[in-house]
Amino acid sequence: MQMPFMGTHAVDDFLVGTQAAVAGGTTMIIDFVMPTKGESLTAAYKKWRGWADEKVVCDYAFHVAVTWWSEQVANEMVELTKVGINSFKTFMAYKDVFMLRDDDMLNCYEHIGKIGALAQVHAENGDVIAKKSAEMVAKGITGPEGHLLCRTEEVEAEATQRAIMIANQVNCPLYVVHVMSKTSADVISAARRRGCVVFGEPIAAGLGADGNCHFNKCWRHAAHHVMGPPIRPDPSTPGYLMDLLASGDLQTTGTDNCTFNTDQKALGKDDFRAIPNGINGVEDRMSIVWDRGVATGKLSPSQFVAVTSTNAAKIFNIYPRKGRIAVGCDADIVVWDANAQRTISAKTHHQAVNFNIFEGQTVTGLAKVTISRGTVVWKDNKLSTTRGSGRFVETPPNCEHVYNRIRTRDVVRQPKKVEREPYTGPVAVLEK
Ligand SMILES: NC(=O)NCCC(=O)O
Ligand SMILES: [Zn+2]
Repeated sequence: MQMPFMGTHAVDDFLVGTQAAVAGGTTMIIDFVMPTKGESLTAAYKKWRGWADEKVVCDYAFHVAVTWWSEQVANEMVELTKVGINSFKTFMAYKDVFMLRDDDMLNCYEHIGKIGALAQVHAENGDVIAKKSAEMVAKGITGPEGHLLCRTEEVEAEATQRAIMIANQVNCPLYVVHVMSKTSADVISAARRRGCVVFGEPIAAGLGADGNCHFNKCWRHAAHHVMGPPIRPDPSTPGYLMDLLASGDLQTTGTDNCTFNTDQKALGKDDFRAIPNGINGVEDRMSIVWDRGVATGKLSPSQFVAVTSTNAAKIFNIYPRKGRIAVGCDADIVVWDANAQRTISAKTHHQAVNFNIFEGQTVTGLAKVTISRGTVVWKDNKLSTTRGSGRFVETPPNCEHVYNRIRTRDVVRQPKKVEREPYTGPVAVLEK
């Protein structure tokens, strides 16, 4: 929320963004801090805390992005784990801006494994995107369809596979954010079957929106669907991702909520590369997951709770304080009306953005009451929030749920030297 990005700022700030979240039945958000290359991670974290603390109307936590690599960054990551950051997002795209190269990712993930945190990855091949998007523009394809056309599924899947390989090489747990394609989801499933400690998070956009909108004749409509990795045009994608949530191959549902108004999207009116990437989702995620998951018979209501709440609480090490209703846990509770319907529209949503990627969809399942730490913040279609009432929730490192297999592997997977007699025969002389 509020994130400075691609020369502008996301329009949902921490007040409006968290109000929209609770209106949709979300009781806690995890947003990410985005330092620029060369910027102190700690300074960025403090800046984001300053923006969030005075505005949030529900509890929140942060991931911090690692957009450059140095000893200073490594030291700051250690400091950040002490103030409640246990997840660090890395980018394989946004070449020259946020992207890390493989050697930096390797060092970063090795460090993350040592400090007991969780690596997150935005998985797209940034070199391919840079080349292909330039080619696209040279061919005269300057509209939003170019954004999709230079990011085929394999561009996402290759990066997903590479990130998993890099994390596995240094025994670091990995969380793939915004899994948008069937191909990428398959890569994650296959890796989990091989024993890799990897988690996958599809988002509301990938579960409920249509990537064919990139080809819409209306530039505004198309541009408002631009995000990375792109919403896929294959109509079987949403159902497939939902099936993998049901089977446990994918674990959580997020939003990557990062919204820009039309005038901001229009920064790229003549060149899709300048369209700020990002879509809505924070208000509609719960209804989209219920509508596409439970109402279709793909998910049970208990699985809905798991993929929208409990699994994330476990992975980010805040369970059972969050993600569970029991004595001693925070009273973050949603009373869910399984049969109620609503038609999603930018005209009625609580977000600041002037477009909604789910516009016109009538979804089944919505929050009747949302309770944030014991206080009713949403009831019968009315907000009753207090600015700044949300608290920062520390996410501690060394999460048992994530690290139990990792720590055993640290010990049992140490390579062993073969003891043998030295070779005493002739040795060829190197040619000059
Ligand atoms: N996903 C997206 O398009 N915008 C938010 C920033 C990012 O994660 O790329
Ligand atoms: Zn991302």
